[in-house]
Amino acid sequence: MSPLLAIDDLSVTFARGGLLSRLINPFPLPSFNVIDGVTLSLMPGETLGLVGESGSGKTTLARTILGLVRAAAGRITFEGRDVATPADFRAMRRRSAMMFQDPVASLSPRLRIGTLLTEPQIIQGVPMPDRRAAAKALLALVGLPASFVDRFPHELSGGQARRVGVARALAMKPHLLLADEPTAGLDVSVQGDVLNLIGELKRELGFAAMIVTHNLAMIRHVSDRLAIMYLGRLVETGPTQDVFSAPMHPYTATLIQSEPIPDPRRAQPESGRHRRNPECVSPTLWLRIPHTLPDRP
Ligand SMILES: Nc1ncnc2c1ncn2[C@@H]1O[C@H](COP(=O)(O)OP(=O)(O)OP(=O)(O)O)[C@@H](O)[C@H]1O
Repeated sequence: MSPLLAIDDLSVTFARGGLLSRLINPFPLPSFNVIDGVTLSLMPGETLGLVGESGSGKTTLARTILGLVRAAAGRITFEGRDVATPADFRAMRRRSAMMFQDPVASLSPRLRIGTLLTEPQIIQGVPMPDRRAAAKALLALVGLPASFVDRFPHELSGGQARRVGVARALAMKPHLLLADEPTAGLDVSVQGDVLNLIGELKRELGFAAMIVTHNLAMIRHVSDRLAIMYLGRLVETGPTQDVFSAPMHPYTATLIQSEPIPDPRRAQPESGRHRRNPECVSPTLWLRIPHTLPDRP
């Protein structure tokens, strides 16, 4: 079987400092590689967890796949076609969808949920009753009542907003879903609901998913394969259980050791003020990883 998505030696470079500082500074700071030679593939129907510290380049990689960020070097092919070709890029965009990190911020506040779910149909001139019916069907798909078509984004809870984010992403029946921190900021029980929903819909609709996250405890249970990023590089990929049981890279090993212990009887005591957010890896992790990394495997 050929991959749905193949990323080959991809690099992304950002300039340091804002536009103003670059305009007024006669000696601008050198640009830096946010993504550095990443090679990765995703098979149809597969779930890949993209994991790494904050700032390691996960979101940038997802945005680059969708053409929201320009690559400095490398090649991306989707369903066997190089997305550098405009027609193939448009085909990829029609078959890919992104769930953004902050679902409420990514939804236009002045539009009702029904309109937000059917924007592409509005552009295609689909009549209003059919659009409403399609929006209600999408809401049912993600377990929300039909009456939500008339709500505004600010009238949703965090979990409901995520569900609308899933519905919106699936409106175009994508072959690939890129989900950026789909559970960030949600209660643990709601996190489970959102992940189960994505899992069920994946089985039903057969799309592949790339889930960007810090949350190792969560991704362990939902991904087929893991890709670990560190400072813009992919340091390890492999089947999820293999990566957890026998990490090959010291950074991966350190990440796994820092995973929160889910059994409260085994949890280490923490003082109330500095209680760790289970959503994030430990901030002290940065201090424990070697600064000079061995070559990538
Ligand atoms: N538009 C931009 N211009 C300049 N630097 C940027 C830009 N976007 C991101 N960066 C920098 O690129 C690096 C990677 O950012 P990115 O958001 O991809 O990381 P991440 O791994 O997704 O982090 P997080 O988990 O916190 O979302 C960071 O150092 C960030 O400051």
